[in-house]
Parts: sequence; C-alpha cells; structure tokens
Amino acid sequence: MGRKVILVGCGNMGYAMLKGWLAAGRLAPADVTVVEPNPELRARAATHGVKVAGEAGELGEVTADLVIFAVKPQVIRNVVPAYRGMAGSAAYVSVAAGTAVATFEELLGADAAIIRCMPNTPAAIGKGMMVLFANRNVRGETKTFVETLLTASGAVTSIDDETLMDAVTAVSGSGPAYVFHFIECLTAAGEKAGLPGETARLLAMQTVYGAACLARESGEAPGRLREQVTSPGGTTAAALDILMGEERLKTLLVDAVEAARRRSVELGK
Ligand SMILES: NC(=O)C1=CN([C@@H]2O[C@H](COP(=O)(O)OP(=O)(O)OC[C@H]3O[C@@H](n4cnc5c(N)ncnc54)[C@H](O)[C@@H]3O)[C@@H](O)[C@H]2O)C=CC1
Ligand SMILES: O=C(O)[C@@H]1CCC=N1
Repeated sequence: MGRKVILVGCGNMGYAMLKGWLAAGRLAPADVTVVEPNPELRARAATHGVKVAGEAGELGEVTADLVIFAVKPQVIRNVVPAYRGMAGSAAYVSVAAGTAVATFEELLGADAAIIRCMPNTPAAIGKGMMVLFANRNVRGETKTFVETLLTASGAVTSIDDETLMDAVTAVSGSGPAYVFHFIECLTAAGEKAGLPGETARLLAMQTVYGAACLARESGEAPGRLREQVTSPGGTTAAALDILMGEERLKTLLVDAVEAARRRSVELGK
C-alpha cells in the first residue's frame, strides 16, 4: 500500500503538482485525497480518480502520511489548524509564499514535521523547480519521500537558510510569469514587425523553448551562448544594444525580483 497524501487546495499550484505526480505514477489516485471548497475545481481533481472533499470536516477517519497545503498565504491561519490532529503520524508540506515554518509550528505544534516548498507551475508537465526547507522535526526518511515525490514535478533542491525562501520565490516561484510575459512581448514585437499573429507566437515560443533547452543542456555559460548568436555588426548586436545598453533589461529584472521578494516578506507578516 502506498503512502497516503492529502492535498489541501487544488487551484493553480495544487493542481499543477497533482497532475505531475499522477502522470509520473509517483502516487496512485486511490492514495490521494484532495480538499477543495470550489466545486468546479473539486470536480476537476476528481476526474483523475482521487478522493475529494469540500472541507476538512468531511475527511472522517482518513489518515495521511503527508498533508500538503496549497492554499493562499492569507488563509493559512484559518485552514491549517483543522489538520493539527494528524501531526502524530503525518508530515506537512506548505507551498504558501512567504509563510514561515514558525507559523506552521505555532498552528500545528512545536513537534510537527514541516517542509516549506517553493514550486512553480511547470511542475504540471514535470519541468518545475522545487526548493525545500525542512524543520528539525523532519526525519531523513520523510525528506527522501517528499524529494522523490517532487522529482516527478521537476528539479528539486534544498536550502538550509529559510530567509532565502523570499528570494527563491521571487526568482523561480514567480519566474514562469516573467518568461510568459517575455513570450507575449516577443510575439507583439514580431507582429509589429509585420508577422501574422500565429506565426509570431510560434516563433517566440519555440525560440524561448529552444534557447532554454540549449542553455540547460549544452553546459555552456548563457553569456557564451549569447555571443555565439551575435555576429559583429549584425542583427543581434543591433537588438542587444537596446536590451543591454545601460543594463536596461537587467535593471528591470533586478527591480522586478526585488519587488517580488519584498512582497514575499510582507505576505509572511
Ligand atoms: N500559482 C503559482 O505559480 C504558485 C503558487 N504558490 C503558492 O501556492 C499557493 C496557492 O496558490 P494558487 O494555486 O496560485 O492559488 P489558487 O487560488 O489558484 O488556489 C488556492 C486554492 O485553495 C482553495 N482553498 C481555499 N480555502 C480552502 C480550504 N479551507 N481548504 C482547502 N482549499 C481551500 C481555493 O478554493 C483555491 O482553489 C499560494 O500560497 C501561493 O503562494 C507557490 C508557487 C507558485
Ligand atoms: O504570486 C504569488 O504570490 C505566487 C507565489 C509564487 C508564484 N505565485
């Protein structure tokens, strides 16, 4: 019999992770219970064969090895206490931005085993980035189980300084949105340059996909790969003069990441 998992909240992030785990066969649907108050989202989860409930009170005698919180940081204090009774047998994972392990220890008990995780939505297709921070109560075996589960969603790494989670959130948690916006902008720029919309979108998407794969798989530094595209006096140099002149794009990204990091700190208060 596999380990039992309760997923609390099956919105954008919870559903992305659920799909990744089930698609990879890391969890059997019969071992998963989803708690989700929104009927449409509950029905969406149920199509995968998992058990569903609208609230913790409906769970009855369900036991769990792992309870995963994928609800908004703003509702954590209301939602989490209902699962305190499981602390003897279960470990807890939270993906809530900003919310410190200390908050969960306050709500679940000082002895509760808690892993804070910052995932991102490419987890839905096994290409996510998951960063973990575990409290002192998490046993090695539990950490291994969680890491193995999460590798179905993509790359997994751990940090041992929890304060870095805000920066992690700003880079990889929110990061897919920056890249999606880059695709939107490159598509719009292609259209402005005369390409039909569909063609511009295909070119923008495949270029981001191919460049990301090349950066990851070639082992070359991104700067070196950039130079390989850039012929002296050519087209790329003309474009990079705009993007890199006065460090325009870098400055924008530094400001954007800092705004996200600060917001993550605020969400934790
Ligand atoms: N969306 C993303 O890309 C990422 C989100 N996160 C974190 O994931 C968490 C969820 O974010 P999203 O999925 O984007 O939000 P969402 O709003 O799509 O999902 C949250 C879900 O929780 C449900 N919910 C509310 N009260 C509940 C309760 N008492 N019991 C069970 N479920 C309840 C809501 O109905 C909703 O479906 C947040 O804490 C966020 O910081 C972390 C990394 C990336
Ligand atoms: O926007 C947010 O607050 C969440 C956390 C990281 C990505 N989405």
